[in-house]
Amino acid sequence: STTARSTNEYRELDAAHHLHPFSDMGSLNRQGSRVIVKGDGIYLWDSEGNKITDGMAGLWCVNIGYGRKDLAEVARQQMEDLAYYNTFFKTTHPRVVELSTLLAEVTQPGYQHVFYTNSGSESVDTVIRMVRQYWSIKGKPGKKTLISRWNGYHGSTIGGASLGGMTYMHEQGDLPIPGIAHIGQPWYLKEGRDGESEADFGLRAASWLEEKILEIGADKVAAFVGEPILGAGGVIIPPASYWPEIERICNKYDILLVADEVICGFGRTGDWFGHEHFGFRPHLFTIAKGLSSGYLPIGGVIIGDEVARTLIEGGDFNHGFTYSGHPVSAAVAHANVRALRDEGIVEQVKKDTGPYMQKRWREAFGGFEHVTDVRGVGLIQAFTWVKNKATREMFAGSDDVGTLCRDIFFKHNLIMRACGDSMVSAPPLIITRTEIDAMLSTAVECVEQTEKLLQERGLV
Ligand SMILES: Cc1ncc(COP(=O)(O)O)c(CNc2cccc(C(=O)O)c2)c1O
Repeated sequence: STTARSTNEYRELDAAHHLHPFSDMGSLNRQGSRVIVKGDGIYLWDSEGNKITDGMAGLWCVNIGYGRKDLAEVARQQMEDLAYYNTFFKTTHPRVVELSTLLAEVTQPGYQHVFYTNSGSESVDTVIRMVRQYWSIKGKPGKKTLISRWNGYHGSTIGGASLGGMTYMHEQGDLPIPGIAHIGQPWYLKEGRDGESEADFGLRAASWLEEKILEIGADKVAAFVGEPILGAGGVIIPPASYWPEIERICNKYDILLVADEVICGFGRTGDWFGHEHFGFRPHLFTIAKGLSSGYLPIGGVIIGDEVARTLIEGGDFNHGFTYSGHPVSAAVAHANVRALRDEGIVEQVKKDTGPYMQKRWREAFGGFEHVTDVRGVGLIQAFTWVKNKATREMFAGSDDVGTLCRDIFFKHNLIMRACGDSMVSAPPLIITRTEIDAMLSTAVECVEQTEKLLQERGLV
């Protein structure tokens, strides 16, 4: 490997040559980026030798944890045998066949087919084209519009960013593209009415879909797309009544139900997929992140039998990517998914470490004066900073309390994400009870410091 440079050298060259995603490069270049050099288990090391607890599994993706030499070995071997070949022109290769077969085993019955991409965004774009192709084969080419939620995140391609409900992304690039509509998010803290039960709110939030369908015209609506739990929007967990009602509405108006499982997939909620946790059956769903635990880029769309049959009988589907089903990515994803299953990692999240994390998370943050909506399931959890717990009065966005808190975490070598004023965590699924205890004791210290800072700055 190339000889290591000093941290400052890395920082200078990074500032000179590298534009980071979702970053204000001016300010980043002034403060300098943190150089991450190694990972093992749930830990990262930076170029200064600091050991960091990764409470975010990278970007919600390193489900199996860092440092798996077996995955590296699988990649090396496949690179030597067949570093690349495509699946376009009537060819396939053993790795993509093995992975597709394994995915048919770990998904619920009735999901036998997968289409491959390189990322979650490409999977979402694939869904947009796939559902429109489906309805055109069905003789209803007018069913083109896809509905999703404000504050949902579905990637950063033109399609994914349009389907996502992040208005600050729409403003940059004149989005959304035509044929996309949004409804409110099922977040009780922000949308619930005083005195309204969670169950009633879930049904009311789902009814926004029916209203939107009637406004647009069911004969023009192709699909509804949603994350079982809104991830980058701040870990928004809908009431139990929400998804079954969404499913009922989609079936009533003959609209495809699509789950975006890029974050919730591969054990994050304790079930293999988020739709299993919430008890609904999407017609098709997107995967990425935990599919390979981030070791190599790969994504896909898992297709339910009825949609698959229609597409297969429908002739050419003119869509795909050079690296769709890339042999090395497929080999690593196969080894990763097999390990998640055969090492009982998903099962352990469901039975042991998930319930333990949720119990300890609520104990840790339930008593703070300015922390509310302490929530989570499996190994995805969050809480939200509020000015007043009783009235649910939020801070002004400009107070940027989330960033304040995240920076205190980072100073304590603990990575958690700030999504607005929600602090979110999604550690590798292999985290142990002992590691959960250690992570939470540091986090409590940081939250205490943040509350003190809020007082000192007169924000509370
Ligand atoms: C639900 C969902 N769908 C699609 C994507 C897009 O995947 P790709 O990035 O692989 O194209 C995502 C990705 N989610 C994501 C990506 C980058 C940052 C953050 C964050 O929370 O800061 C979240 C996602 O969370």
